[in-house]
Amino acid sequence: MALEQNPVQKLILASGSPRRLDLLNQAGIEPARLMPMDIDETPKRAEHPRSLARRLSTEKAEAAFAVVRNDPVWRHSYILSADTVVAVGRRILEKTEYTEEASAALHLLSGRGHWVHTGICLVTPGGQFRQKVVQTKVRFKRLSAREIDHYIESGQWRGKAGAYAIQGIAGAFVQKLIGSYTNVVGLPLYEVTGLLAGEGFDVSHAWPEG
Ligand SMILES: Cc1cn([C@H]2C[C@H](O)[C@@H](COP(=O)(O)OP(=O)(O)OP(=O)(O)O)O2)c(=O)[nH]c1=O
Repeated sequence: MALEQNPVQKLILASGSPRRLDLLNQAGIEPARLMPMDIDETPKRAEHPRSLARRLSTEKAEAAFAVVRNDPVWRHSYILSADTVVAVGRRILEKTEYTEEASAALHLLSGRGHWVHTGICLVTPGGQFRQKVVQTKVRFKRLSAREIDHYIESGQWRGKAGAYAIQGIAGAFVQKLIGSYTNVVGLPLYEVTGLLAGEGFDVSHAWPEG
């Protein structure tokens, strides 16, 4: 078994998201290596948001696995990846760098519920892929045009699915949340630690003090 050949468990986080690293650290897990994977994140025609989150998280893990699979130091590592998709019904609100798109997304989210789907993919030391999609329902209060303008000025929406970050100012927009909060930020910790533990990764020693 891979773990017997390589008793030191190593986790590769196949992500460039500082939020995902923070969340893992919050659970006491230090990845041994960060591998941001640059994949095409364009949704397919009529692709369901949940399917998109599953597909993209898997593609990120596959891309990282392809890099390390023949590397004697890293080939038996665990690899974790994730992808967060925000959707109103079937309409996907993609990450944007443009203020007009961000403003349109916030107008759409205002006063209604939406879903946040985060796909997580874990590659085991034996090269098996384990996947899960976690869904959280979030409802925003009605946002005034002024609130949206202020939020756009803050820049906190840049590079975030749905054009908002719940861990910042937008936390105050949330009237109701059903499900996992960390899932919205980008990595559902209950499910991630459960998946890791289920595949033999020792998370028991990981809990930080405080
Ligand atoms: C909804 C929401 C998303 N986000 C972030 C999490 C993700 O970083 C980002 C969604 O984009 P992703 O494509 O899931 O991730 P990424 O490109 O930032 O990072 P990587 O693919 O390298 O792992 O939006 C928040 O930080 N807060 C939120 O409230």
